[in-house]
Amino acid sequence: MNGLHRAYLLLYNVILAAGWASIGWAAVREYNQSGHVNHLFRATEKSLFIFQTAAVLEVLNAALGLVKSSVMITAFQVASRLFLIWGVLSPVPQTQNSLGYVLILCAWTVTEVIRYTFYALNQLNMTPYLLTYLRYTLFIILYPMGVTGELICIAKALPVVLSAKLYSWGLPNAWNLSFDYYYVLIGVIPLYVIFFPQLYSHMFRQRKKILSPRSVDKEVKSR
Ligand SMILES: CCCCCCCCCCCCC[C@@H](O)CC(=O)SCCNC(=O)CCNC(=O)[C@H](O)C(C)(C)COP(=O)(O)OP(=O)(O)OC[C@H]1O[C@@H](n2cnc3c(N)ncnc32)[C@H](O)[C@@H]1OP(=O)(O)O
Repeated sequence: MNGLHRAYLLLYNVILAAGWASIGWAAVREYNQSGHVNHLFRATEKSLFIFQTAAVLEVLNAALGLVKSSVMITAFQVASRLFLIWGVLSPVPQTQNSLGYVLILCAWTVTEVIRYTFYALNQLNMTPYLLTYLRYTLFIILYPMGVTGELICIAKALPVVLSAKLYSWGLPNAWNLSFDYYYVLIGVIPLYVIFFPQLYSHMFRQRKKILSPRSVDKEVKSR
């Protein structure tokens, strides 16, 4: 890894870690002030949309070989989140104050603050064991929590999309083509059933690899 490459990744990780921390901070502050979760979306939407959208770079980083992450796994992870924010939360206000959003906000924010801080400190060879442990342990709860939140938001959006015919057009029209966004949303649900177990088991394999006593020994000896 050359200097420029290292500096770019460090900057990317520091900005993303700070961005996600600011989302978490805005959520906690809003909850402390109002005592309920009804305005969490309003308090966090701008930064959430900016920093989650910036994760497109993650797919590019993997595709260009700047990081060793799997392109496929990263692409599914990022695509599902982008679809959620731009295709569900943004156009369907009824999803924004749902339990689904609270679950998403908690799961994504905790995961990303830890993950980007881990990457940044790892580049500086300064990762405390506790951070590595959290990165490869919290996902056990946070992943199902995030997926549940995402599916709740999609389920909440379905009747609204159907009745408002959101992003949908029927025949007759000049192109002789019909499109129903409702069925796109329905079609995404089985994708979760197919891909989530693969992403989840990937993280368990990573956990075994990184937290196994042999890897920890090697890490300690290399210092
Ligand atoms: C219309 C389209 C709809 C599509 C719908 C499809 C549905 C599919 C279902 C998907 C469900 C996903 C739901 C999800 O959104 C819910 C949640 O996320 S909830 C929150 C909990 N989530 C998590 O905990 C998972 C987070 N993901 C990860 O942690 C993974 O890292 C992942 C991003 C998936 C990539 O994993 P991978 O194992 O491939 O990579 P590593 O992170 O281990 O990294 C490999 C090596 O590269 C180095 N690296 C990576 N990135 C960086 C970086 N930014 N800076 C520096 N270095 C980096 C990393 O250190 C590793 O290096 P080494 O091997 O040397 O240790």
